[in-house]
Amino acid sequence: MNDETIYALSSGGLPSGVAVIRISGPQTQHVLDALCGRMPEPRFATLLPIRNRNGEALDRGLVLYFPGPASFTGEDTAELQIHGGRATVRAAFSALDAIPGLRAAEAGEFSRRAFLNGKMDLVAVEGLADLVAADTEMQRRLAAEQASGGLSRLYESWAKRLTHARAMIEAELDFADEEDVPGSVAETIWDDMRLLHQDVVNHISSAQAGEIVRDGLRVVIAGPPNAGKSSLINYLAKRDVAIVTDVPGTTRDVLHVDLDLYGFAVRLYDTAGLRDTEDLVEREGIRRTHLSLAEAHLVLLLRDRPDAEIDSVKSVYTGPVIRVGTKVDRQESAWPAGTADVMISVETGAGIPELLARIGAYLPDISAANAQALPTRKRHFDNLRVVEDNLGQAIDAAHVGLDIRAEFLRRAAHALGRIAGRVDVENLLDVIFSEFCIGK
Ligand SMILES: Nc1nc2c(ncn2[C@@H]2O[C@H](COP(=O)(O)OP(=O)(O)OP(=O)(O)O)[C@@H](O)[C@H]2O)c(=O)[nH]1
Ligand SMILES: [K+]
Ligand SMILES: [Mg+2]
Repeated sequence: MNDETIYALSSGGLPSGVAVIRISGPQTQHVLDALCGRMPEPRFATLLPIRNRNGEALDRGLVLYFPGPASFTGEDTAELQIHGGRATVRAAFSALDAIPGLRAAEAGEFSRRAFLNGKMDLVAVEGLADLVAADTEMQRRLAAEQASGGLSRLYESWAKRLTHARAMIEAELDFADEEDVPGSVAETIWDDMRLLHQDVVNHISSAQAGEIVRDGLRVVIAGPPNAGKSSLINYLAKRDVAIVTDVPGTTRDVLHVDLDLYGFAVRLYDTAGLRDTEDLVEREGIRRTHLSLAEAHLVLLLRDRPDAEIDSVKSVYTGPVIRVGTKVDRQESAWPAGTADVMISVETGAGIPELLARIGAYLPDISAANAQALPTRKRHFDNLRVVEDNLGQAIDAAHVGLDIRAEFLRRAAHALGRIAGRVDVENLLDVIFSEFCIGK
């Protein structure tokens, strides 16, 4: 348990209708006594005056008290819901500062205490960070599932199966010399370990879907100069994010906008037009285009005439491509069959709904049951690969001693424990909790 009591503004920017100040730590009762003159009934909102240290009321507000361990952090916590004026909040802060043993919280410190007090494992903590940051409906759904422990429960059930298997092996190793122990108790576990291995493999294969939901589908607009790339990003962003001129080679920096498409985050990149050029700045732009292409999930390959050169994209990018014919308002004749997947115009809006629907086809299908719990971070993915690898080795190593197979299972369990934050994650904690805002 922490002996410092912390406080922070947990609601958003000021001014606001209501500001929520959260307090957590052993001094919480004392703080409420000092500020409000009495303790509210636990978990009931009570309208009370908030006083400074001279006893002057600085505001009235709803006060809530959550005695630990049945609180978010597991410690005694309180919430003051006061008026969200800057001066009011400042006055409340100085009243809190005046109480010895109290200090302002650091980013993520409430969640960190919740983790350290066993209220949430690390996966749930990450889900909570994602939930606070969620912009789209699908980000919200995935994060809510993770924050409420969906993914944690899955990993816990796997950990249990591993523990059981290891216990059976230990028993066999310990009692191997005793004549009346039946031959291979441990043999019975390998069927389940094979099933578990398959579960892990399936789960890993959904990692890209999880990553796309959380971080967005990366869609790069590429093509020759003047194809209309910047015009398209402006049209879809509904604002002038990129410079558009009729000069070929206008765009040099890669810039991006975030779109919400069917509830999914899509990050759309505008890039420098691809061509051979002596211009130093434009060449740097093209180098950056290549870097974005290497990271793309999907490329929109734009051109304003069917015979324009687009092969240079294929030399750096081999993923899915939607071929887009542009400026259809200006085209005098139809393009030869098979030269474009969709024809658009940003002047008339023609073809845009079809283009969006085609992009939508590359969004993950998380309507299915597997949407329950997807790995969302590289950290999960990396550890899952270790689980999978060691589990596979344990299963395959039938020809070696049981003690060696047990060691592979121990390593698999260890990697699983790292995901939940149960084993050696000290160095990770600062990274994870710094993602939070103050007050969470
Ligand atoms: N009529 C018509 N003109 C368009 C359309 N889209 C783009 N243009 C024009 O085409 C020219 C080039 O457009 P940009 O969006 O700058 O093309 P870009 O591909 O970004 O060009 P670079 O950045 O130089 O590679 C501009 O004059 C645009 O106004 C369209 O749908 N219809
Ligand atoms: K241009
Ligand atoms: Mg451009």
